[in-house]
Amino acid sequence: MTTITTLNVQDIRFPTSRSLDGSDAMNAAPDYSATYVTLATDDGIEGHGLTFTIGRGNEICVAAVESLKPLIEGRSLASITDNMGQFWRDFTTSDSQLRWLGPDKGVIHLATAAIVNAVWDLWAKAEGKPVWKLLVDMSPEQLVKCLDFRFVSDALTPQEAIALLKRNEAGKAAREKEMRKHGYPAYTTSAGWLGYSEDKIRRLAREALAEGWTHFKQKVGGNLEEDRRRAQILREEIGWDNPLMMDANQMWDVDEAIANMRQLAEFDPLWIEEPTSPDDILGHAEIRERLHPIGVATGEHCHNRVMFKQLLQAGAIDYCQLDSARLGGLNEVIVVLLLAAKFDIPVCPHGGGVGLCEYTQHISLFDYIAVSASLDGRILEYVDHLHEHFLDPVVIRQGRYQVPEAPGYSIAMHDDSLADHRYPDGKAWQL
Ligand SMILES: C[C@H](O)[C@@H](O)[C@@H](O)[C@H](O)C(=O)O
Ligand SMILES: [Mg+2]
Repeated sequence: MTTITTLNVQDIRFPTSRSLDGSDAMNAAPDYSATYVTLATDDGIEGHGLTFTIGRGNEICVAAVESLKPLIEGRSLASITDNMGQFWRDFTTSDSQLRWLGPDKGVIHLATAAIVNAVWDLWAKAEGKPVWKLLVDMSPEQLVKCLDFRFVSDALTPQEAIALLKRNEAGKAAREKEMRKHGYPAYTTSAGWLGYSEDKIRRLAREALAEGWTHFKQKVGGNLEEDRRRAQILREEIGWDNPLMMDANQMWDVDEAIANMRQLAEFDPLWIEEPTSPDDILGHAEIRERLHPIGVATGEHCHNRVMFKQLLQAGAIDYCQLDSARLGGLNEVIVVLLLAAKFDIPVCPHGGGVGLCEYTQHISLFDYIAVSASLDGRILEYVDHLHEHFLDPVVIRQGRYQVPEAPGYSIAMHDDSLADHRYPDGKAWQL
């Protein structure tokens, strides 16, 4: 019987601000960072998980993980996996003093994600399967037992969730085969970071097009004239048949978002992402109504299933961009996938960070094979940074994610990468 003996957590930071990779109007100079968790067990398998931050403050996430340690050390894997839903409920509620720091949001929830995802990685490795396949092979009843429906049962009951999963059970094997053959469709954000020069944007867009990318995202929300110029450059390079998405990273008030997007509408954006505060559900609904047919996308800062429930109930979004490490780990991610399926809203997970693409490929594969059974409006984000640090990095061919086959959640990093980027003593930080 596998028992989790110790949890180790490391502060890992990559100096991406030096080249402005990942920059946007709100986050001018991010250092892509990970609060990186390793669960050691008595039989030698390790579980890995991370949560994503953008630099300073990663030490606060590390401290939160340290505080949560007693909830996981000494637990047998079987005691967790026998009832994953109960485990998640206990993990997020049994220490009410720590829960007070959230609840289900902020640093304590980010820390929860790192640990919970490490448990899933461990479970999948113990079963010898990639996480997506572990999920796909579960019966609807087994899957639903992994979930906590507290606070969302007015919108989705466990019985409804089982019915949703049963609806598409018959085609699972065929869709799994299709994914192995063709991969999952993706878009690239890598040409569009706000801190890049116009020449660099043009060159990267041209290169990405040649590599087979068909969907592109640009950052907006700085100077409107510059946004327009960059959109013009991108349209010149990618043409008008390839979709272009825009991401304002929360820069605008509601009316401002509408006014600015009317100015950018001539570039035919598929969606405007995070047009305003991520907490403003009714604001998103208003923007969506007034900007139609431009879609509204959000979710990378949506902190829990309750917020997603309300975004869906309020008809506030066209695209659900859940974040694999901001929600409290895979259990909560699956609840949101099911809610989105019920409201018939496509899920396009957020990938702009370190390790997020490695995670989200599992989520979207599971979504397609077992939950939504649809690729309509679904497109998975890809950013071209830092994959070389992972043991099983994502593989992209012709703008599509190839199916990961290695056991686990694809999130383990090389020892050298960890040593070099540990903050503040790693080589990357010795200037
Ligand atoms: C600071 C980050 O790179 C963000 O700009 C990024 O996550 C972005 O919002 C995205 O959608 O990928
Ligand atoms: Mg974004």
